[in-house]
Amino acid sequence: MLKVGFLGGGRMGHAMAKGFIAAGLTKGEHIIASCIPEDKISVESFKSIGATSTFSNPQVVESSDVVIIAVKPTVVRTVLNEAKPAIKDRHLFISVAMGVSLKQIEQAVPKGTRVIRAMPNTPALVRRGASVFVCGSSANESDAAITKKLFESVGICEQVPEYLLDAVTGLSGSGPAYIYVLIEALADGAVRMGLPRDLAYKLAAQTVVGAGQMVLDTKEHPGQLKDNVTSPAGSTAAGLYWLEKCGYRSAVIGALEAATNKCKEMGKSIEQSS
Ligand SMILES: NC(=O)C1=CN([C@@H]2O[C@H](COP(=O)(O)OP(=O)(O)OC[C@H]3O[C@@H](n4cnc5c(N)ncnc54)[C@H](O)[C@@H]3O)[C@@H](O)[C@H]2O)C=CC1
Ligand SMILES: O=C(O)[C@@H]1CCC=N1
Repeated sequence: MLKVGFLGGGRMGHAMAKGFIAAGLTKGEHIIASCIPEDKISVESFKSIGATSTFSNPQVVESSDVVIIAVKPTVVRTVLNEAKPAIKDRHLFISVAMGVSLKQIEQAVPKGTRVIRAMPNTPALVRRGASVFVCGSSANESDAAITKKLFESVGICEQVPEYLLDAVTGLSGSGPAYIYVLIEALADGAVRMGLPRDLAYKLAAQTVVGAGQMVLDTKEHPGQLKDNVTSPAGSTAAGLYWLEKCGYRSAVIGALEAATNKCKEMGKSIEQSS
């Protein structure tokens, strides 16, 4: 069974760990995650899946074959400095840190270390994640295959060139948050129109799941699927008119730009501080 270590056992680390276990790729007893001592939530979340927590980053590396870097971008270098003495040839490193480039990670680990940069999202927890990855200069085909297997076990996974990573972060990395806000807003609207809140959340969430599944399964253009719902002079047309009037599309497009730019800024600020 795969021994997986998480440098940073927070929300993203826990989502992946739980998904990998649910997919049968590993077991809790083969997973270890580090966190800071005051972070009781991370300790409890890994305990709940039968995994080990530690405050020692070298211990994570020593206990694992695949090491996933899942700390916040600004602490990646500190954590890798601590872990460095424990890194051996057998290790494959996968970084999910937003905005941190392969070059920046490769500079922080021993020369020749196999590194992959990935961008997953938290629905990995329920095996409905969307991930992409890019191989570093020393990563080989078998490393790419392991990474694909890991991320496909918790959703869909695509290999992409590195220049796309920031935009992917803005789309699928951050995207669940945009959708949660949409679900909340849909439910708020429905409650305003008289629906009980529990029913409103359930219907809103299933509507998002169903619409997404329609795009994936039918392969029809989203515009066509939208047209199929929109009867002449009907309720959907009235709702869509209001959304367009309020700048629905431009709000979403602008959010993608803001999130992508934030990733680029993060990469630059890490570069400048090194
Ligand atoms: N949350 C999300 O939806 C996604 C997050 N990511 C990336 O995953 C990374 C982690 O994000 P989250 O899980 O959301 O953050 P988080 O704050 O939930 O988790 C961070 C973890 O790092 C630990 N940590 C902090 N300093 C440490 C140190 N010096 N040594 C060892 N552990 C330390 C914390 O105790 C915590 O367990 C980030 O780089 C983020 O860009 C990527 C995709 C999606
Ligand atoms: O907001 C963040 O920084 C991370 C990256 C993608 C999702 N969460």
